[in-house]
Amino acid sequence: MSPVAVLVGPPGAGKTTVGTLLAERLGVPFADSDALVEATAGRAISDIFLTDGEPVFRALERDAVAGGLADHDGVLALGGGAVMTEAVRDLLDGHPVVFLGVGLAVGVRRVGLSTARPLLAGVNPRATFSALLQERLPVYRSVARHEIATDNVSPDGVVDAVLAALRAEVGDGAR
Ligand SMILES: Nc1ncnc2c1ncn2[C@@H]1O[C@H](COP(=O)(O)OP(=O)(O)OP(=O)(O)O)[C@@H](O)[C@H]1O
Ligand SMILES: O=C(O)C1=C[C@@H](O)[C@@H](O)[C@H](O)C1
Ligand SMILES: [Mg+2]
Repeated sequence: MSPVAVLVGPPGAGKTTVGTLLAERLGVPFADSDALVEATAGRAISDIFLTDGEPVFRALERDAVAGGLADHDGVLALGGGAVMTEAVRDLLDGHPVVFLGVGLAVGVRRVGLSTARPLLAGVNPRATFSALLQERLPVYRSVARHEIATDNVSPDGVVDAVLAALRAEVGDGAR
């Protein structure tokens, strides 16, 4: 048992939106490490950040990713910062990881000023998002087999691109 696709990328890349559609198209279940953490902790992520701090959240996230990779047979979306944990990067080795990319302008527009994303809830979300992209882009690329740009592409269009990438991979493996 292991996921047919693991989606990584920054907040607003569409991991949850695209992951849900992709799972529907493939007829498999969808899971999201953010939702797994919230279900296990019985609390919202914003509350965990506020009350316990980011390191506690990252440890819960690592455990959720480990569980998802071991038990989940469908599409698994990771929280935007999960790949910054070394243990998560190690766990991803050998899995079909797809990086959904988004540029600064579109990313900021998509996430808006939602307080549901504690890392972006500061005074200057644009600067925070920019720094986050700069730090994380090489990390997303290092764990992913495929990179799909999502700016100006509909969620269904992104699903098409992910499926094409995964199918090309299967074809490559068969040669
Ligand atoms: N390809 C797309 N085109 C237009 N809007 C999109 C696209 N993908 C996602 N969105 C919109 O952007 C917002 C963020 O999407 P979503 O929650 O799926 O991102 P995420 O990658 O899961 O973010 P997070 O890391 O915070 O969980 C949602 O309002 C969603 O409808
Ligand atoms: O980019 C991040 O570090 C985060 C993204 C969200 O998916 C959540 O996992 C949390 O808000 C942290
Ligand atoms: Mg999400």
